[in-house]
Amino acid sequence: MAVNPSSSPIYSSIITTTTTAPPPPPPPPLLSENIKNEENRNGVSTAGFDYKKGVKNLIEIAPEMKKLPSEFFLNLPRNPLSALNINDELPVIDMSGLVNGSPVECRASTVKAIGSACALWGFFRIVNHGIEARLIEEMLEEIEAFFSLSTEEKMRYASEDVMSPVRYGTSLNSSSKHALHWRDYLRHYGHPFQNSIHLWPNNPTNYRNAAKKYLTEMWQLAMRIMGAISEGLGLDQNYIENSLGEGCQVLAVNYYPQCPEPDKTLGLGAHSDHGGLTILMQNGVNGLQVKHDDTWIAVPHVPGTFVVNLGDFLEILSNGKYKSVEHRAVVNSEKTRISVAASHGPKLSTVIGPASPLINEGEEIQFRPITYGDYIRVQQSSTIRGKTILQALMT
Ligand SMILES: O=C(O)CCC(=O)C(=O)O
Ligand SMILES: [Fe+2]
Repeated sequence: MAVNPSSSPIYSSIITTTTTAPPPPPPPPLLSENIKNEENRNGVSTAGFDYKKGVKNLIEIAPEMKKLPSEFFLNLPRNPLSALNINDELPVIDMSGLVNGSPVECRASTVKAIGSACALWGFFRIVNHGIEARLIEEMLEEIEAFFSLSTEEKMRYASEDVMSPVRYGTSLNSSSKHALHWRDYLRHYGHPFQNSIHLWPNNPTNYRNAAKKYLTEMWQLAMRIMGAISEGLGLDQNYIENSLGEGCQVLAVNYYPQCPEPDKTLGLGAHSDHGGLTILMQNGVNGLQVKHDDTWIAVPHVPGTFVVNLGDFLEILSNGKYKSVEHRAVVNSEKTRISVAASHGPKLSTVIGPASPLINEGEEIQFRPITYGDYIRVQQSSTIRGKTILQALMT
């Protein structure tokens, strides 16, 4: 990588931590500030209600709720449900072209298709990915069982520390003041498993086993795609994988219950992901939207496929040749939606920057160096959405 860690600046007011500094003390709990001692728009008393316990908890406590509490109102630039349907245009990549033993021309055309999807879209759908349907079902069953646990049990995993190896929470990944989002989540690290698996939920009892199998497959799939992206960029096939060191996989399980007024809020606001590649699985309920040519586009779920999107690490590594893609999740009033996002990036202590072989003579390096861990910490602590954090790194 074309970076010099010793010159890594503490840049802009956004970046407030360094690798050597201890993580900042956890900010005071915030969502509990929303405890209201009054009736909300539903005429339902929210006295003593703690939004921090999650949206699922809210609808269990107030099943008669017909209106969205105003804490969840988001000032949306446009109606999230007005987005176009893109199914016919979104690139579909047949992953069988990347398996060992696949004919050379087949691999070459897959590499080309992935390169063009990365350059034009920043996201694509994958088919023939080799992940068994039963494993996906098992993962979803364990996730449903986890979110069906009592609030007290789930709150055992609550943490204000955005770098906590395991975290149950709600809304955005932040304890700063912000309008609430209609989402509960479970986040934890994956590969390399020995660092965190002992901390993952052990209730339901099969969760760790299912999540480990699932995340192992996701890591291998991500490395296969990264190999093709490396090649497409003119790098050695193993270039990106090698740059990850032991790597860092982060699992974000998003749980979006039915929402009384889905047009007034979002499950997850517009953002780009911090890692290189995110592989997204869903429970068959639509909700993902992606920003393409400045337009929000609905990306419906197609059974048996995953959606893959580029994250900030790959935008940085490619020196801006590929862009991480902004996306968000809308909610609905009919069904609970679950999405399972596995992101794949380098070891937290890795200083990230553009790949040196990609910098031609005289070409400007577009991003300042930062460790991946610091990048995640800043990004996850922020309630500023979109690509603001990546933009703050631009030279
Ligand atoms: O729920 C979705 O479709 C998107 C989830 C997502 O973007 C994330 O977890 O980073
Ligand atoms: Fe995301």
